[in-house]
Amino acid sequence: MDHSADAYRTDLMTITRFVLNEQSKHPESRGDFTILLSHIVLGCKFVCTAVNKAGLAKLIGLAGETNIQGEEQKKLDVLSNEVFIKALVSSGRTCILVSEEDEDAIIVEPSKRGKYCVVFDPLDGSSNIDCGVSIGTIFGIYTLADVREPTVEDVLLPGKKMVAAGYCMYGSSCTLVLSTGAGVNGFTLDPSLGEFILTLPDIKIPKKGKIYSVNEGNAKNWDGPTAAYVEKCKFPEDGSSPKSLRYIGSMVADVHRTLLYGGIFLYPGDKKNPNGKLRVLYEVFPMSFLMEQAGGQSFTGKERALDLVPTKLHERSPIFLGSYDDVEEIKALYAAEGKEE
Ligand SMILES: O=P(O)(O)OC[C@H]1O[C@](O)(COP(=O)(O)O)[C@@H](O)[C@@H]1O
Ligand SMILES: [Mg+2]
Ligand SMILES: [Mg+2]
Repeated sequence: MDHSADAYRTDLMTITRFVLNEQSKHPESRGDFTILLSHIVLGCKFVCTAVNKAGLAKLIGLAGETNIQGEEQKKLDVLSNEVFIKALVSSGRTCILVSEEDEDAIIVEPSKRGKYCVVFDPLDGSSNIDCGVSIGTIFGIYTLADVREPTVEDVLLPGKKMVAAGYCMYGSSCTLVLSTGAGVNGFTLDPSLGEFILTLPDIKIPKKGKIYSVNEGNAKNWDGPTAAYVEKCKFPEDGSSPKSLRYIGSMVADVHRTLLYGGIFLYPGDKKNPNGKLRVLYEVFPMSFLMEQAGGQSFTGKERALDLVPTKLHERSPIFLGSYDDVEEIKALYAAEGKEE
């Protein structure tokens, strides 16, 4: 048995200590962000416990309703949404919330209002719940300091304006990955302490990877550049080894693997769904923010994903994100197609 200090992680850098350290670098800060984050962390712990108990506590299956996007809501979707809304409102630091599960933005009542806008996907990868595969929560945070009466229009901001983004993956362990705009750090929940401990400091995505991740079942509807890229992954023209295919179908899990091992995650637009599937505000932007902060790239097929300005709350966009060099390749294919037209 390993009794070294490292094995016991005696440094015990909890996520709270970590964010307090960051806060101390900004003497003008009043700790609002730290408080907001502690409420998000609480929400993640709560959902993690619910996910772990899902089969036992009859939390799997459908809740009997469909959300605004016509998708059947799972019981855990509904529960997670309630948990995060309560956690965020009770922090007293939010003014407006956008959830995948709610058609309209939630405007926080004035007495509980703060300056942050939080956009979130309370439970990502819901189709994987019933078979116990990794799922997660995704969130992004904007500051709306000068907005007195927030409206939906105030949230339609490009991803590059986010001040923080992250996700929590409910997998074989519970891992929270966070960026406040100064790199990316990962924290693992120690269930015996009930604390997220820094286990993945300063994550940097490999410059090039050996894995591509896409739902190939949609291939018959792909456009030229996506089809050409995936063909190159399988049959490289330069004699290098083909890439491996990994696809879980939970964005959080597929992006987490991409961040740690390198490679590319694609959810392209296609003939059936020209804007793809993934939602700009609470899926595409937070993951793109993290990718860029880790040294990777994120591209919509037309532009840098974080430059996109959404025109509605639940807008979708094609997305290609991951290792810098891999995304560079797909950007070149789309640029070449643009010149041909
Ligand atoms: O089943 P598909 O079409 O490959 O889509 C998978 C994608 O859909 C999602 O499950 C959508 O997220 P939700 O479960 O939050 O709706 C992503 O997590 C994942 O990347
Ligand atoms: Mg999702
Ligand atoms: Mg979801």
